[in-house]
Order: sequence, then C-alpha cells, then structure tokens
Amino acid sequence: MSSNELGMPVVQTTGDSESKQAELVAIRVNSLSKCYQIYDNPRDRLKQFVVPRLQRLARKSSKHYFREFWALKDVSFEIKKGESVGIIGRNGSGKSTMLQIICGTLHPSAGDIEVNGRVAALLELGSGFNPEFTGRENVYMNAGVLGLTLQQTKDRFAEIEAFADIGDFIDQPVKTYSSGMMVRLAFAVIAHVDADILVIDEALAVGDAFFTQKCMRFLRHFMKTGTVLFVSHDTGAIKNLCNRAIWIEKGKVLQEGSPKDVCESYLEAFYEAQQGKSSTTKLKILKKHDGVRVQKDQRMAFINASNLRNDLQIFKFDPESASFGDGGAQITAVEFLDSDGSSLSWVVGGELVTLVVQATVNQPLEGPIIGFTVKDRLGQALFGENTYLTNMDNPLSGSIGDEVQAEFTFLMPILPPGDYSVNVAIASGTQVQHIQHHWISDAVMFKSQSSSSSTGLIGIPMHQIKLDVARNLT
Ligand SMILES: Nc1ncnc2c1ncn2[C@@H]1O[C@H](COP(=O)(O)OP(=O)(O)OP(=O)(O)O)[C@@H](O)[C@H]1O
Repeated sequence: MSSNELGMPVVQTTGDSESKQAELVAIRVNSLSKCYQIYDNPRDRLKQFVVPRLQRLARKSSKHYFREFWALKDVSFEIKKGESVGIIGRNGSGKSTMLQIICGTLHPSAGDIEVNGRVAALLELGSGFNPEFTGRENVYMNAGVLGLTLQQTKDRFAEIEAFADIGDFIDQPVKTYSSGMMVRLAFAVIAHVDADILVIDEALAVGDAFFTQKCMRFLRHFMKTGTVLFVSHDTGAIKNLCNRAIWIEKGKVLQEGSPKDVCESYLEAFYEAQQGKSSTTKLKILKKHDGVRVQKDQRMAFINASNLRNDLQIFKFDPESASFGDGGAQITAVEFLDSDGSSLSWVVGGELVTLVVQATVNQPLEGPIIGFTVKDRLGQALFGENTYLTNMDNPLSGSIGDEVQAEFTFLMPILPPGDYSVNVAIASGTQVQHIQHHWISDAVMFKSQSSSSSTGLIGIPMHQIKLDVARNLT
C-alpha cells in the first residue's frame, strides 16, 4: 500500500450550500480514474521533464517517455451518511489510490468526487507525524490540520493522551516511537476531532489486543452516527464491522453488496486463482460415529423446561451451496448427530452433538484436514475447528475413491435467536500452507428460536455456577 506524501490525516469539506442530496450522501465517486506514469529508468524521467518543453518551444508534437498505468479505471460508487463500508481487494488493486483521492491528497486523472463532511484518515502506519517533533507537538499539529482550534485541542489533550496511553513518550520525538506507539497516537487524534467520515486503512492490525479493543469500541460507537470507510484484506473484519462492502480488483469495482456476499466471492476468487475451479460428485451414506457422553450444564433441566430452551432447528446439508476448491476431494455429507449417532433435525443449545463431515477423495491426498466454522447471519465467525492438530504427528493419506470422515463432538453453545450457518472445508497440507480441495459456504443452516443467552454472540454451557454469601457474624 502506498501512502500520501506526508501521511497526514486529511480534512475535506464541501462548501456552505449543501444540497438536499448532500445531506444523505457522504461520498460520491463518479467515473473516477487514476493513471500513474511509469518510467523504465531514471533517464526517461529526466527526458520527460526536459524534452517536451523543448519540443513545445520548437512547436513540435511532444513525445512521451513513460508508460501509462491505470490504477483506477472508471470507478463509481456512493456511500451514504452513517454507512460503514468495507473496501476489499488484493494487493495493488487500487484501494490506497482511491483512499488518497477521497482524502484529497491525490488528484484523479478523470472523473469527479464529492465528499460531504470532515474526513479524518488513518492511512499508512507511522505516517501523519513529523518525526522530529514530540508526540505532544504532533497532536497539536494534526488536530489543527483536522480542523480543531488551538483551544479545542488544549481542552481535549488530556483525553487524547489517555487514549494513546504511551506514557512519557508523549514528550519524546516521534522518531523514537515504535510503529505501535505511532498508530496509538494517530488513532487517538482522529478519535477526538469530531470527524464525520473516518477512513481507516488496516491500521488497526498493529497494536496490542487491549488497544485494538479500545479502537473497536470507539469505532463501534462512531459507527452509530458517523460514516466509515474501512479498507482491509481481512474479510472477517469487514464482515464484522461493515454493513456494505465494495470489492476492487485491477482498479475496477468488481462487486458491491452485503459484506457476507462480497467477502465470500472475494475468498472464492482468491482460492480459485491459486488452485483452479471445483468439481462435483455424488452424496454417500455416513458411518455411525462412536458415542461420547459428558457432564451437562446443571441448569439445563430447568432451562429446557422453560420457554428459554435454546431450540435449534437444523436444515439439511445443501451440496449445491456456493463452493470452491481444486476438486481433489469432495465433501459429500455434513450432518449433526446425537450421542447415540442418530441424525438430528433439532438440537438444544448446551447439549452434546457431533458434527460429521464426510468427503470422497478424487486425487491422492497427503495430510487431509477437515474443518468447519459456524457463522451468524452477519457472517461473523462464532466458533470452529479443524482436524489438523489431532493428526499433526500422524498425518493420514487418501487414495482415489477413499472416504475421509471427520467428527467434531462438542457441547453446542447456546445461541441467541437468529439464523446460523456452517462452512465446511477439506484441504491438505498444514494449517498455514494448504491446498483447498473443497470449501462449501453455508453447507448447513440452522435457526435458533429462543434462548437463555443474554450477553455475547454465543452462550457457553457452564459446568458450574456458584453464588455464596459469607455471613457477617459480628
Ligand atoms: N506513485 C505511483 N506510481 C506508479 N504506480 C503506482 C503509484 N502508486 C501506486 N501505484 C500502482 O497502482 C496500483 C494500485 O496501488 P494501490 O497502492 O492503490 O493498491 P492497494 O490496493 O492499496 O494495494 P495494497 O493492498 O498492497 O495496499 C499498484 O499496481 C501500484 O503499483
């Protein structure tokens, strides 16, 4: 990713006369294109600087010494006020170029852009600061650039300092900061300048877990009213944070829509580009699995007798659901079984279940791994597992026609009412480096009707909950 020249957070506002449309639209990008000039060597750059001027003086038609590279080509989209939009795309797809144009630090070659409101951007990490100045001086400088008066910055300084939480480093030159410290300070500033539009570019990836959580809390709060443009390679973050996503590829908008749909298409294309298209085979019958019994949540008898019982209706495996992979193996069955091995169409949250995933081997496989992820209706991954660690020291192999079966036995979490789905996949290799043979999105769907879970995305079955009162005997 490239950064703007100073890497500074940038302010951009429209004029005073806001039209009715502008009241609704935060950013409108219309047929935007950006062409970079590429020079094969430094001499050509110099020639381009000198020769055309001489040719113009001599009234000759001028010659170019560069190649054109269109980083953005005819890009149009609109972001409404209050929307949180994720921009996804591979390295070099044009995301940063677009951000810089939106932030006003880069000029488009063609097209136009309308930005209604104050933009605060967190672009390249560690950018935005003069390295020779102290953190304190940089706060004043950045906040001023972002539209705060000196008095406003003075009034908010303590809060900014507390948000950044970098201790005495606030009075050290920024050149002595770690990248984590720089992003803490940059984020602290943009969080306190009353921005209307935040442009965040993967910066949250740096910093410790506590700071990331602090940023997330701020962002979620900001998203209630403000507009956010979030650029990331992380589909999980996009699905989690945004209510719309735009996928940019080779400088063009490839898809725009719900984060779930866009991210799934993006991931599919990503794997297909690496491995080629998938194929399909027929369904086979599952083997009966070994029964396992464990202790239940002690409240289950009471909860299950009440209207809080977490009834989960499970729908049948859909082999036609969106899938990708190189076809080296084919997932043929996905099913939830009870502790006796019987197929389930209803599960009660907190009960022991076994998820069975079965696949047929279409080409010799070394070290097959089967995994699953349960997602909520927003596509947020709630929990999942894979077989890698279990077979790490003794990887299996599969020959053509063999059947691979994975069983995951667990206490089903207590799920708040809503729709859920299960992604399943078979790969081979290691957890880090593997070939995806068959990945099915939403292979099985299920629905939670009622729930005792009151906080969090899922409720965990409790082995024990105790409450004691120590009597005051005096
Ligand atoms: N100043 C420049 N001169 C020439 N080419 C450039 C310049 N800046 C960017 N590019 C090219 O434009 C394309 C888009 O770059 P950009 O940084 O916008 O992509 P990106 O999607 O942000 O990538 P990443 O995910 O790696 O950050 C890339 O091929 C890049 O090499």
